[in-house]
Amino acid sequence: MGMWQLNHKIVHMNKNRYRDEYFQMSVNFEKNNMQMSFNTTEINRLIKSRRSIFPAQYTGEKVPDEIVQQMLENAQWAPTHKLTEPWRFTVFTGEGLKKLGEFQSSIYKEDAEAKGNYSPEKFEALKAKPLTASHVIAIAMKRNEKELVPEIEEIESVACAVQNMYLTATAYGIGCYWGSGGVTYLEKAKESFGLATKDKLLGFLYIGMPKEGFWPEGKRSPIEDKVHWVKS
Ligand SMILES: Cc1cc2nc3c(=O)[nH]c(=O)nc-3n(C[C@H](O)[C@H](O)[C@H](O)COP(=O)(O)O)c2cc1C
Repeated sequence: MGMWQLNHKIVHMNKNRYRDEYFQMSVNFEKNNMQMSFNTTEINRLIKSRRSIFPAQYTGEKVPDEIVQQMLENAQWAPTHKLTEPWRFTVFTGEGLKKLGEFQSSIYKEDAEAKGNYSPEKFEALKAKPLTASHVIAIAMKRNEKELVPEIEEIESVACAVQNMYLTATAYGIGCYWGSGGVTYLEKAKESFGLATKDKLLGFLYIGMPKEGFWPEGKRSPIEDKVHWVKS
């Protein structure tokens, strides 16, 4: 048992005491002349409702570019240590999706043939997959030139940016999911996204209009199993 786990039982006993109160709360205060007004009940519901929605559940309709633009704007407000702003995005839509399919299948082919494990089915799947989405955003981390912060913090920051996009999509009723398969971790894939050796491709955010009424329930084990409060 770690030294911070001593209060475990006490925390468990008190865990539900204030919960209902918090769920009813909304905040409204002024800060630096900004009206800070949030409906916390709605925000809590948004966060819990956020889901990964996969292409099989997309209608094929186009998501308005304005919504994707808002997702990107909101990505910007992720926390970033020393303001390195390491997120880089390439947005594919329309004919661009076809280009992404051709690009990733050819990179895959080159790599798999060199490794001797080429599969024509996988080639075709990679070529076709982007066409199942309205937009696909390639997610990348650009390493700060001065290496102001550890690499992991740049990756963490990009992950926060992706969460902002996920939440924004959810708020607009748009489906998306972060996929890290395919060519994500192939060194050869990086160059086309303007990424150098120390930068990283972190995956692809697939975006699409979900089928009518489709929004799955999420599953999580209790937070209490993953948290220890230390109060004294
Ligand atoms: C970094 C990262 C990479 C992921 N890569 C994949 C992937 O390659 N394929 C996939 O089906 N889901 C992928 N996911 C999505 C997870 O499957 C999904 O978040 C998980 O099933 C929980 O569902 P939820 O997002 O709806 O809560 C990824 C998620 C993260 C954070």
